[in-house]
Amino acid sequence: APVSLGHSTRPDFEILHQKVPNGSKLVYLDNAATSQKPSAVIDAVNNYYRSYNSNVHRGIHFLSARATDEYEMARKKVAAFINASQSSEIVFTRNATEAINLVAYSWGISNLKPKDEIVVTVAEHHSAIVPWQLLSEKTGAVLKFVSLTEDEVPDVKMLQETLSNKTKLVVVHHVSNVLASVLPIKEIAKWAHDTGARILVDACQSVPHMVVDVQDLGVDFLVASSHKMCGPTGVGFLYGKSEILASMPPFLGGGEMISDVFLDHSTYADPPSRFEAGTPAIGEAIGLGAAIDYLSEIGMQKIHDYEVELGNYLYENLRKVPGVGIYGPAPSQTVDRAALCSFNVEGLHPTDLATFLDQQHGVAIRSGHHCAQPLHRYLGINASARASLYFYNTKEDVDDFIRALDDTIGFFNSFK
Ligand SMILES: Cc1ncc(COP(=O)(O)O)c(CNc2co[nH]c2=O)c1O
Repeated sequence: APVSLGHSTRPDFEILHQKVPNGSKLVYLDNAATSQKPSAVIDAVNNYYRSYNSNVHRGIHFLSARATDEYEMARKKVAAFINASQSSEIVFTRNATEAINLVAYSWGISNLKPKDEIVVTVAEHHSAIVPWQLLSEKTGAVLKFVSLTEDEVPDVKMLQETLSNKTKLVVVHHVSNVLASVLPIKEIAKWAHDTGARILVDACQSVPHMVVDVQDLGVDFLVASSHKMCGPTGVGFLYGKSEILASMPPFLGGGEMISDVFLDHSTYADPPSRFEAGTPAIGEAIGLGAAIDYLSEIGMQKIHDYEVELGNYLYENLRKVPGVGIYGPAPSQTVDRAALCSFNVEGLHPTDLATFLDQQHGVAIRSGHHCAQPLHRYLGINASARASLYFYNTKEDVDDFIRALDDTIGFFNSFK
């Protein structure tokens, strides 16, 4: 049988080959929270600190020139990875959350006025809701929420009907970190533009898992995080159309983002520097560049195809476990369901479930609200368990998870 992508890539992830305290082998199924890092990424970060660590952009010596070249090369790699038209459309941030806040506090404050509408879905991550609540308090703009359909996916028809000449911004996820649903971004972007609105896409759960082409999608802003795509924590990025970024005032003030500083005013650098105040996460950005090299070597279409198949294998096996209810659309109800399942087991709290899976079986899943409390309330639940896969997972991982889940349910039922 052909070697699966999961098996062929696992040797690159030393962390996956360990046993947990009770002696079980680790089964890592929490990739929607953060991915693991291949040796090539770890080596790239180590090599930076070991061989050419230096501050970037204004140093006039060999190390600084090398560090600057590698940092800017990382930016070019991100731009090419999402098919941005130029690397200056990529702003490095700490993470996706900061990238969304950058748009809120720069574009938002200078473009939104009372009664303007920001259209958001109930399924958004807190980082795509709270910044706009804070901005609403400052500008008087109002949030309009789009509900789910009976298939537990965002109601795209309702979204289209919610748009009006009062809509100034649409903020939506590409892939839900809870429902595993995939939104038709290209269509939504066209509808937004037809009403004169801008669109920001939270691509945290899509950029690591599929081909994302910002020019084809037609988005104005798109955000993602390095740590979900085999890169280090501490760095993420905002993509913004160059003409929009050029119109935006700075987000944070300090070094790097200026052109000239006087006592009574300053002039600012062009994007992306305008939005990168202070010393950036140089080593981490270089690590993100190495992650993009690694993912590109495998191929995002190959990763996506493998994950759709493995995700459906997870869904179909999990669905058969007595008492399990999975949230979001079934594979038959959606195109390319993401490789994650949020679920609950009747009579069992997800945290008890996740704790037993971890301590008895070495299976790492997540439990809680996954930074989507409005979505959980909408679904009528406080919390859920979530198993989320990446390309280095295998069918054996899924089989181990299902066996452990059966045992866990049996254990708790024995007390009833
Ligand atoms: C859809 C989505 N948007 C935004 C974020 C925020 O990313 P950050 O700025 O890098 O933190 C996450 C992280 N999601 C999760 C983090 O932990 N469990 C999760 O599901 C996410 O899944």
